[in-house]
Amino acid sequence: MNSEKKHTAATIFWLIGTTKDLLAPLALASILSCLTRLISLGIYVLAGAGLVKVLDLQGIAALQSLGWGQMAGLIIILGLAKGVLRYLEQYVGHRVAFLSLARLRRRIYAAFEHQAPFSAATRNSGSLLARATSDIDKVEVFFAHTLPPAVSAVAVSVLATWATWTQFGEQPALIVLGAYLLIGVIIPALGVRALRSDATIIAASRSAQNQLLAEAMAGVEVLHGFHAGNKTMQRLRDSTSEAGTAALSTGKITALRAALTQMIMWGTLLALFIVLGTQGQLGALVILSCALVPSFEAVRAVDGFILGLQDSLAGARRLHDTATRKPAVTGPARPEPLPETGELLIQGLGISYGSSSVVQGVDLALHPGEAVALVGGSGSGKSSVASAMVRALEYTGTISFGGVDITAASLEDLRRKVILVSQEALTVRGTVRDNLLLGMEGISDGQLVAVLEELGLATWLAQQKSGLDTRLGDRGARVSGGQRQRLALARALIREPAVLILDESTSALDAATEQCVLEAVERRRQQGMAVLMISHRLATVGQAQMIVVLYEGVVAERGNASELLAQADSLFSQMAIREVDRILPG
Ligand SMILES: Nc1ncnc2c1ncn2[C@@H]1O[C@H](COP(=O)(O)OP(=O)(O)OP(=O)(O)O)[C@@H](O)[C@H]1O
Repeated sequence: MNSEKKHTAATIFWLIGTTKDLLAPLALASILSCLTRLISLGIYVLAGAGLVKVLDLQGIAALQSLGWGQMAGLIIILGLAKGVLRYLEQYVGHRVAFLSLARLRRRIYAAFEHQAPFSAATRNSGSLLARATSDIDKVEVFFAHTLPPAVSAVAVSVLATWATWTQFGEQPALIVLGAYLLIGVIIPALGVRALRSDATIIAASRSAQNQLLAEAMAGVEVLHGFHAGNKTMQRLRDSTSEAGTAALSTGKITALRAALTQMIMWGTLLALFIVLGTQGQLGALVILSCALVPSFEAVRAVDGFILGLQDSLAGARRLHDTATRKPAVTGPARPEPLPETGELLIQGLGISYGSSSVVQGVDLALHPGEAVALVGGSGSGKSSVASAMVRALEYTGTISFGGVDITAASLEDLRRKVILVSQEALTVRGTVRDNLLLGMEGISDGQLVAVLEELGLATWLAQQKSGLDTRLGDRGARVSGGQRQRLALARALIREPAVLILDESTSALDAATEQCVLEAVERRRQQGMAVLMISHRLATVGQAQMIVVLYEGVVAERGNASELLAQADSLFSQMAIREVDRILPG
């Protein structure tokens, strides 16, 4: 088996495994589909027998003995039964499909949750989600339109061949069997490889289009500002034209298959006419011709779903890859509880992205009620250290909290006690309250308002007619960058963490507002919260009891502000001089 086939087989087993308890209803849908098709066949055969009776030909003895009333009655009963069974088949089939899709969605979103923490590597997870959502919808074909039609195609063709053999002899049966094999097996196999590759191209280009559109929507101001709209549209057009070429190739193959199917259907009738007509079995010819219409219909469905299946499998393969990819960071099977408070100790911390090592041998201690600042040039590794402290990335060395290695604790426990507030200040679609609580319970509106007031948002909140019920809009579009940062900080403060990491999380604030925010943080520090401040602005970190200066991923200096400023050639002094120079040039 080549690797592509192995991949497809693994995907199918995974799909079935994900939804294994739905296999019983899926089997029921298949049985119902079979029965519906067989009843159709029965109705057409009865209609054919009626025609034979009118034309006074020799047909099937058992049917010819039926009176007109009996025939009409049987057709009505079968018609009603078909209606009921078809309803049930559709109901069960789609129920299975939608339940499977709901389950798949949960699996995929859970996989994203583990694989997309707040690390820089996965900032594009929004468009990943859009892609996964459309892939999941495509998988519906696999459940609703694959197994039941395939089973009924086999059942109908076997039964019709057997009935032809027993009623009309070997030659017509072989002709009918040949037609079923051609229509149900040979034609659907034509061009499958090309169809699969077209489906992969189309799926990939749809996902690229989704991604492009999601990026363009998120950064529409930037694109307009840099007059990059045309370039983006061109990329979109290129991707569309690639998908168009693949769709055209799919169309050609589909058209060829449809033409061949028609030729075989009419050729079969002609062959039967020659065989049965020359034998004078015109009655048999009429009945067989009537029966072949619905049976061909059942077998032709194989061609239809094979086309949909290629597309569906291309989406499913990507979902399988996503769901089975190893999460960047996992919690232990038997987590050890972290104490409510304690020293956060980093020893010999090393961080690499791929083969590039960006942090080496960093030691840092953060005691309860202490504020430590981490400073350094852009790219010196500050955010990477912060990410390691909440296990958003893999690292070497050890980080412990209250004497417990954080890798021994559950991610949930760690991230409840150590909270990272980053510059990006994520907001979700919803109200101010939704954004602050993010599912947290037991916090009153009064507490929320008090924190917002502390962070200088009292006036803004008073201006909002709906107060805490004010909606923030998509990506917090209705609030400023500084307000968004303060909402993100409020979200952290109401959780009363033991350690708060502020990674440039006041960067969008003016000096007065930043001071107000830092005072709120300082009040909590005095009550025992440890604070790690990461900032380029030295004024922000000047109050810290300890300043750690990172240079190219290693600790270059440590001490308090006055100690570091006392050394004229320290990196910190140079940073301070540059900051003053910016204010007082020359
Ligand atoms: N996801 C990533 N993949 C690859 N390299 C990364 C990734 N994130 C960061 N880096 C690299 O790691 C180094 C340290 O980045 P980091 O964001 O930790 O620095 P920083 O000191 O916080 O920078 P800044 O002050 O600009 O935010 C940089 O060289 C950066 O390019």
